[in-house]
Amino acid sequence: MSTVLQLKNITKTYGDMRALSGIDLALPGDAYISLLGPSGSGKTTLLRVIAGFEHPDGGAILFDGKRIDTVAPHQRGIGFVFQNFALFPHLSVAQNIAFGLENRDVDPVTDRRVVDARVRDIISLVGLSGLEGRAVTQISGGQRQRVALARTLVTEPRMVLLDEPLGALDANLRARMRAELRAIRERCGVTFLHVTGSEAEALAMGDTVLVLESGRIAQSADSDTVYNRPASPAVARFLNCYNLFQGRIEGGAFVGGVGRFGLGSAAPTRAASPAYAIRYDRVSVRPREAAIAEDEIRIEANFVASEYSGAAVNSFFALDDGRVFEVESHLSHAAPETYAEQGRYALVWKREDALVYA
Ligand SMILES: Nc1ncnc2c1ncn2[C@@H]1O[C@H](COP(=O)(O)OP(=O)(O)OP(=O)(O)O)[C@@H](O)[C@H]1O
Repeated sequence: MSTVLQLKNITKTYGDMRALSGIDLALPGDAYISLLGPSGSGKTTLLRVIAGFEHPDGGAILFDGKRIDTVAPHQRGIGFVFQNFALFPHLSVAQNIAFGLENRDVDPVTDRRVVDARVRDIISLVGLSGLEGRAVTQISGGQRQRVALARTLVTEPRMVLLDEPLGALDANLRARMRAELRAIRERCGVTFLHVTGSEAEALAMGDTVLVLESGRIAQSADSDTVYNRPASPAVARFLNCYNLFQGRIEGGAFVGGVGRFGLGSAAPTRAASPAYAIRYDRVSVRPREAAIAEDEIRIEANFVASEYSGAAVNSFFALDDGRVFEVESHLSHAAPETYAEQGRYALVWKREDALVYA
């Protein structure tokens, strides 16, 4: 797949705050890319640097192989969809979409028939047919999101940047719009770079997921790899589905505050400091006296509470050092277990299922 956008060693500081630290990236054409990171990790700054609203302190940005660092934002061929949609409230759906085409700096379209035809095509592409004449104040949040996207797509960008595009929508609509955005992107074949703070959204949407951490790319991989093999303890923590322990490697085992865990056959992943991660759904809860197999690890903890979330139940246990350990049981496997309040249980996982960083 050809590279549409390349960043080389991009750095951006605000005063003494380093928002971006030597970002190297190559984004493919015709792909959905999620950009995930905790609050303050630099996601919006990275998007604004690519769009040209901010100037990097150092590094190079190439679009279709050409340097665009000094090219004005509206001449970059890159569309931007804002979180709050930024629509004109006094204009209709069709007028909002036509605006970008009629008023763009490069090659504005003035022929009414051409504008109408393009607007009609794009309205059909984003699924807004029938609402052309409606005021944008009289349509739903999801429909406003589509108008914002259509207004960008009508200008035929080679790439679209979306800053938390689903953030203003309620949870139900957000889930439906995920599939919708992916389908629209596939129909138009343009690369989307979608910023989100939600790990579920990033994993569900991206062909590639970029994880940003303190202004650096901590991981760039497909969803499956990010979820199953987070590149660092920080990425694992941010995914919100791993129990993490700090400790040290000693004599073929990981030694942490709550025990000594024998290591599996895989070599540890390189990291700044040793850590041990076990995914919530890789752990089983057993009676305290139950035996374990030779390839299993076991710790004891007291049950605190369970939380039902539809397809799964998440149970919380207090470890002896006071920290919380989480277990996720998928209900497709079995009926939900009930545990005795403050009861002591064995939490068991396979040695091979743990991720070790050292
Ligand atoms: N205009 C600015 N002036 C000074 N500092 C800024 C400015 N914009 C961003 N920052 C700082 O740069 C860092 C990265 O900010 P950025 O908005 O890119 O993060 P983010 O990942 O998009 O966060 P969020 O998810 O909360 O929107 C933060 O520490 C932020 O406080």
